[in-house]
Amino acid sequence: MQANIVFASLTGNNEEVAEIVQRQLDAQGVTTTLTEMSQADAEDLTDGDIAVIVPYTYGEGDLPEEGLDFFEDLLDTDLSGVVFGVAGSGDSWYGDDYCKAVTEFDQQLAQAGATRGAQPLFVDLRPDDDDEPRLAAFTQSLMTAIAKRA
Ligand SMILES: Cc1cc2nc3c(=O)[nH]c(=O)nc-3n(C[C@H](O)[C@H](O)[C@H](O)COP(=O)(O)O)c2cc1C
Repeated sequence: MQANIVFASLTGNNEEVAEIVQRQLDAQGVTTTLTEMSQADAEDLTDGDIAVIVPYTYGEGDLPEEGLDFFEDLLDTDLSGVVFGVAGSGDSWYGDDYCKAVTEFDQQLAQAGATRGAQPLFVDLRPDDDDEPRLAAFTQSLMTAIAKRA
């Protein structure tokens, strides 16, 4: 079982979220690859069973700028064999724009034909002790979806 985790992070919060998910998947015996979004290639996701995207939200509900190419390329990639989940940190102060990049990546991956294995998960700023079990449930949901697919 192989998982690609792609994150975008300016101040470290989403990198932490990505590392928590990586730890949790590793503990389930999944082989994981962690890639910063500006270095990621949408096509690489087709090599794995699971894709986890961890974006920050900027501006007013904007996607990470360094991830725009990656985001657009997803639609040109056949992700029909891939189970995905999107989790990310934003700031709830932004109201309707809270973690909008998470919602947008979730919709983009579904449109690219990937299978949603977990509901999009929002983390408010730096992940804390309460977020660990929420992320564990997210990871577990991905594992359940993979088991169903097999
Ligand atoms: C200029 C600016 C704009 C932001 N806009 C949003 C936003 O629209 N929605 C949101 O949820 N968070 C917004 N944030 C908050 C960041 O997404 C949040 O701090 C996040 O944890 C940063 O992740 P990082 O540490 O991985 O870079 C904004 C932050 C800054 C500095």
